Amino acid sequence: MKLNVFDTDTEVLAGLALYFAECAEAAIEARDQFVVALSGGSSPKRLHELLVAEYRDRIEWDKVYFFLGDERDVPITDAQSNYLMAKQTLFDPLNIEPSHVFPVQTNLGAEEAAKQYTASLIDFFDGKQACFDLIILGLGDNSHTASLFPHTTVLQDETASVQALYIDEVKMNRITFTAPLINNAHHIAFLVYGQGKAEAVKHILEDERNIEEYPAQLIQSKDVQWFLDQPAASRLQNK
Ligand SMILES: O=C(O)[C@H](O)[C@@H](O)[C@H](O)[C@H](O)COP(=O)(O)O
Repeated sequence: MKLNVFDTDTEVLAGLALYFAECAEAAIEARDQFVVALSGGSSPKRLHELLVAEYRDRIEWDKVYFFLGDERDVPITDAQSNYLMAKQTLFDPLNIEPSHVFPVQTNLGAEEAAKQYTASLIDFFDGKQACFDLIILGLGDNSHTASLFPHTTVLQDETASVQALYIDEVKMNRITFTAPLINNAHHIAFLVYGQGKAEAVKHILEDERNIEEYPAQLIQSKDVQWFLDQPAASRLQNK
């Protein structure tokens, strides 16, 4: 695990955009493709906008394939849709080929959508376990990541798959990658900025292991990078 702490959120976003480009270049060099799972929520919007503004000509976007690490059980035209946010801020501005984008088919209903997404991963990775080149994650102030919320059954799921579950905290169904699926990635990058996340960051990085309370502690892999601004890192003893 590597901490990248920057003075400001603008610098965090620039740091992660560069890391995204480096991961993309390495994957394309090695496998002629870059397979990334994007995070939902609001933080990634500015990252997407920066990639469009600064990396349009540096990354071979026609070799990039996009999945979503989690999705809300809403139509893909709904303002809460993670896919819609990525479409508006990244896919459309970069004219990404629709066949390179894999939205969660929430029109099928949450359970069926999760099954279908799991099947599309198996198909995309030729029957082998899904191994993303990069998975970008956010962190909720309650220490959730993707849609791995505190005290939910999906936290105990040891399958590398996509699951659907009702999340009482947000009063909606969510479709989410499980921790084992996330942890199988080559690279994982948390994008966390703002004072409001400081407590959660400390819980995840420095408190005793308690995955029911702090689900993002489940994310352990060969390369987990945290991109933080000073406010989000302000409760850490070791940074
Ligand atoms: O669907 C979602 O909401 C996300 O995947 C979720 O895990 C998000 O990353 C965190 O809740 C942080 O959200 P913000 O970036 O909006 O703070």
